[in-house]
Amino acid sequence: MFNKFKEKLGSFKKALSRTIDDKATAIEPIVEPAPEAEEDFEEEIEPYLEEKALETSLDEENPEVELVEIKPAMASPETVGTEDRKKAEYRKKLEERKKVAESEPEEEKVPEEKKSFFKKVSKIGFAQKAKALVFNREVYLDNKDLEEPLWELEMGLLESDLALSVSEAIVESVKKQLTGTTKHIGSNTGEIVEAALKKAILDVVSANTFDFDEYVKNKERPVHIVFVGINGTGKTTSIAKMTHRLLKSDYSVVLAAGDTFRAGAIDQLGIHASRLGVKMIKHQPGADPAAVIYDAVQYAKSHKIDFVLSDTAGRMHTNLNLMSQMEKICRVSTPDLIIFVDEAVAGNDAVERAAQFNEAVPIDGSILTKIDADAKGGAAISIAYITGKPILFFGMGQGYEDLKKFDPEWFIDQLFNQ
Ligand SMILES: Nc1nc2c(ncn2[C@@H]2O[C@H](COP(=O)(O)OP(=O)(O)OP(=O)(O)O)[C@@H](O)[C@H]2O)c(=O)[nH]1
Repeated sequence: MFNKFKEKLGSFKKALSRTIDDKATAIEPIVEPAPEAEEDFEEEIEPYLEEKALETSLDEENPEVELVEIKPAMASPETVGTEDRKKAEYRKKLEERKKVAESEPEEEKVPEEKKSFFKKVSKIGFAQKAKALVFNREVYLDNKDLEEPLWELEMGLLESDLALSVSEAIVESVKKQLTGTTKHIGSNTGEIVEAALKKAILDVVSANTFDFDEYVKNKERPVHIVFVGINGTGKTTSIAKMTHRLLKSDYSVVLAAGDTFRAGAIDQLGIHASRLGVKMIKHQPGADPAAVIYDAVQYAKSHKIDFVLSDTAGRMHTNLNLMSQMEKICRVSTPDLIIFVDEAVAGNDAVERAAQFNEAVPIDGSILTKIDADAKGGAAISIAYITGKPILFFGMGQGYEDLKKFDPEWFIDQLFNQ
């Protein structure tokens, strides 16, 4: 699921992380002691500890000698020159001191207890600092830094079939989040890039959220839902899945075989009805779908059925006759919800169709089917933003259980988990 889209997001994350790593500078930290780091640095700092002990004794005797701090490799470039100069001065003084020390009697050298005291203090300070510098960095990014990676991101989004305006909105949001302020970053640079991407996509997909269960709970009975869309995208299967879901919540359901146009459509819905154990209202093939649906609603009223789910014939949004027939069905049967069904694998085409169906009826929300087979994610991200109507459910397979109520957070997790 969404594999190609994940690849695109991954390469943007990598590219921008490189830019950030190049520009990041270490900041002076305050950290907890890190005992495990001490071990790692023990060997490395041994010569330095000897020097530090000697330096301190030198310093005690010559208070005007500046104490020099040796910083790990990640020190910022501006401080490196000064540091080197300081180190050179220090070493010169140290050499002089060593010469003096060698010529002095044994008992005047630095006592062992003093050495070991300084050894301990120096070791903790160095280890802490090295660890903390790796985890404490900050970065300031300007528009120029993001120009190239953001251009690549936009190309990646378009290749993943996101609508242009949606791609632009995501890119703009990432840019806004990452530029113009100093960001604190830890060792994992990818985290700030991922957080910005997640927020940008989350804002787009949760633009029009709608809780189906809450909505239907308090609606007057029967709740009437009409399913519309083009051929073969999964309308009938989605009706069967929703019936199963409603039955599980102890609601009663009647189906209306409103696709009187395609040979076999009535039988197909009939098979689901008998498998699920619900009544289906049907007329002859070729009959007026509005009349079938009307009958189903009357049946539900007289039998106190909670839900009427009405199938309709698949129609191309470009077929004006069939589109006006659909308008009539929806006008006459006054549904509570008109749900547009399309397959996620159709990408941008599904989004365009949704927009056109929305203009004709208008729709209340969408079900995107075949998410299980969708590598790109473009339709799933764009459809709510473009139509201004929420995604209600995802079809995730061919079984009755494979209907997932749309949850923006869950969706974002699917895009970013490996
Ligand atoms: N993988 C997968 N297949 C699905 C999903 N939903 C539906 N299908 C399959 O898509 C095909 C078409 O589904 P239908 O429910 O017949 O589509 P329809 O929109 O009713 O088709 P028409 O009646 O021709 O308008 C069937 O083979 C379904 O099993 C889904 O979420 N995932």
